[in-house]
Amino acid sequence: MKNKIIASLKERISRQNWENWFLDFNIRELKDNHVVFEVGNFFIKERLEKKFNKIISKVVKDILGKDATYEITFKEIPYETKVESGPLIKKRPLLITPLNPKYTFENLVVGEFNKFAYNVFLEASKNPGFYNPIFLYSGVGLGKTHLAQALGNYLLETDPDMKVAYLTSEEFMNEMFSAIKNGNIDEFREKYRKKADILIIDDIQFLIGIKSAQTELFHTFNTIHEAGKQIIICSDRTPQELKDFHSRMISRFQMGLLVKIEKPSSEDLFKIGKKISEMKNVEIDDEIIKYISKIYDNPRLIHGAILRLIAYRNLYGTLNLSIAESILTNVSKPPKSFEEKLLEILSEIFDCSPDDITSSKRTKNISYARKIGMYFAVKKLNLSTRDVGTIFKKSHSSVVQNVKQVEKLLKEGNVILKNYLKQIDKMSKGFAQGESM
Ligand SMILES: Nc1ncnc2c1ncn2[C@@H]1O[C@H](COP(=O)(O)OP(=O)(O)OP(=O)(O)O)[C@@H](O)[C@H]1O
Repeated sequence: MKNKIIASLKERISRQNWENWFLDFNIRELKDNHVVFEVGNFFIKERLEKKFNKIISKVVKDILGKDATYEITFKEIPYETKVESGPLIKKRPLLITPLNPKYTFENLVVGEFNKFAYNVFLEASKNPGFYNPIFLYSGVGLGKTHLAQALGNYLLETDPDMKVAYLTSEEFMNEMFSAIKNGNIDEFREKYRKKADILIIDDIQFLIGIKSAQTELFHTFNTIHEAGKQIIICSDRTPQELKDFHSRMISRFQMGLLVKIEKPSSEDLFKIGKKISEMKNVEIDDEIIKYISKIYDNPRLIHGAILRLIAYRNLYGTLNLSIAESILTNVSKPPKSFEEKLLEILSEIFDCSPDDITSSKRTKNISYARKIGMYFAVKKLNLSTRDVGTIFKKSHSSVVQNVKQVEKLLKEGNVILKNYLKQIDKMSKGFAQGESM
């Protein structure tokens, strides 16, 4: 009977799906008219339940009768709690830590709004693990990533052998899923549980609703915490507001120090605007920065506004307060951001949507649009590869790689590519001469 159920499932599921999801799928128990399937891990169990419930249920009922039911269990992998050090680990490459070198304590404006957070992180930089975990939360764009990476940069500067693991919870999840798919979950676990000296997880709220990644993170958290190593969690809400997280996870977050960044005043925002332009090595008149700090109440928006102004000045060689005003505000129409415009131009030329370009789709025209757009933003608009990564929602290294590829093609004399770049240049000027840029 067991074989019949498996064979019937195999018949109804495409080969590709079978290979992706059903390779270690088997029947652990078949009692009366209830089947207990077993799979390799929690992630696969969740996927099967979501994606294949109808088919599995139908097969079970067809073979065992209409009242038949099923459940899927997974093999629990024993979690190690001992943190090893020693030759085996030393032989492996160090963790890659894609920290933004500009995110330092020196580049952080400190005011009433973030003084407490700043002092806690400064203390953590001298005495990692003293407050553990540190749960840093605030509204969007108020400097959590900057502060958390400043700690990472400081630790690396004082001890270059330090293994700082900084990643967003989304990156953690994606890496975990691909490790599961490629059969190297043990390596993934070793990387984060054993090799990291400090673990910084940004944007934890992304894991809401993703139980399998929460579970993995929970065990990672425990191992690192038990070893007395520093853990930093950044979030756009308090632990209690992380609805749907396992309660055991929420209580782990609460057992450390909760740190909040408040809203900066407009004087703070002015200083932040100055600091951001300093970090980008550009000079922008104080009156323009003052104007920006009046219309935006958040450093992330100030950062975006400065980016737009720099792009404008790089294209047209000029910038003053009235241009800045017309670029950043428009009475009749809400201004489109520079990023939106660039994506719009690309989508028009390459016949796709702006969302396609920032998605992970790899269709030929979309990849081409992305690649050329990145090159244009870096080379023609002089935006940093990190900022371009933000616009295209791609990692810094993927921007660098794409820009290199386009460079190579241009060197080889690719005329089509040259024409596309000309076209983007032309259209972006057209946009800029319109109501806003
Ligand atoms: N106090 C500050 N001093 C200098 N720059 C700041 C400060 N706060 C924020 N910024 C700058 O503002 C931008 C947004 O900050 P950051 O990305 O750290 O915010 P966040 O709170 O992590 O945002 P999110 O909630 O989207 O994750 C960055 O360019 C950062 O350098």
